[in-house]
Amino acid sequence: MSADASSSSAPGGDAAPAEQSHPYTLETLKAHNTRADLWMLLHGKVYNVTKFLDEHPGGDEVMVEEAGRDATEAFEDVGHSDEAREMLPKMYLGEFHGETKEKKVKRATATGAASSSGGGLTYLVPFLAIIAAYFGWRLFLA
Ligand code: HEM
Repeated sequence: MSADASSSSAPGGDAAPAEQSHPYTLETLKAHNTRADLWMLLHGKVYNVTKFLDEHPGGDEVMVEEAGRDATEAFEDVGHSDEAREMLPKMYLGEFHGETKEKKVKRATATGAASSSGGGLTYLVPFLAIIAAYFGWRLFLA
């Protein structure tokens, strides 16, 4: 451990304030995609995971693979624990400026909801089918 008088003693925090002045875009994300310097995009937020790579129980390989793109899906597919999520704020750099998978999904869901606004029919059709079947059956018995 070398003494670094100039650095603030934020735990594990090397979120350089100077970097906050420019937005975190896909380009900046892609510029930090190596083991030596790795940023990760999760839920629309950018994290500097470089120092965490060696500690990651899932290994560094999987994390490097997610570099330069939205890692949210991979992260959620694993079903990370609350402990894992609590580690994130320490590595937080800033909000991502650009299209994330989540935004796309939200938009798709919104469109889906709008197009099914005549959704009453979805329930009406099987309901009518059951009634028709019932009367058909009554006629059959008569
Ligand atoms: C900064 C982001 C991440 C953090 C803080 C993190 C943290 C952790 C932690 C604490 C565990 C232990 C189990 C748990 O508590 O859930 C874990 C396991 C795991 N992680 Fe991550 N993880 C991150 C990103 C990722 C990504 C992007 C992947 C990509 C697929 C990944 C894949 C895995 C896998 C496969 C395991 C299971 C390891 C095992 O049980 O053998 N992680 N992670």
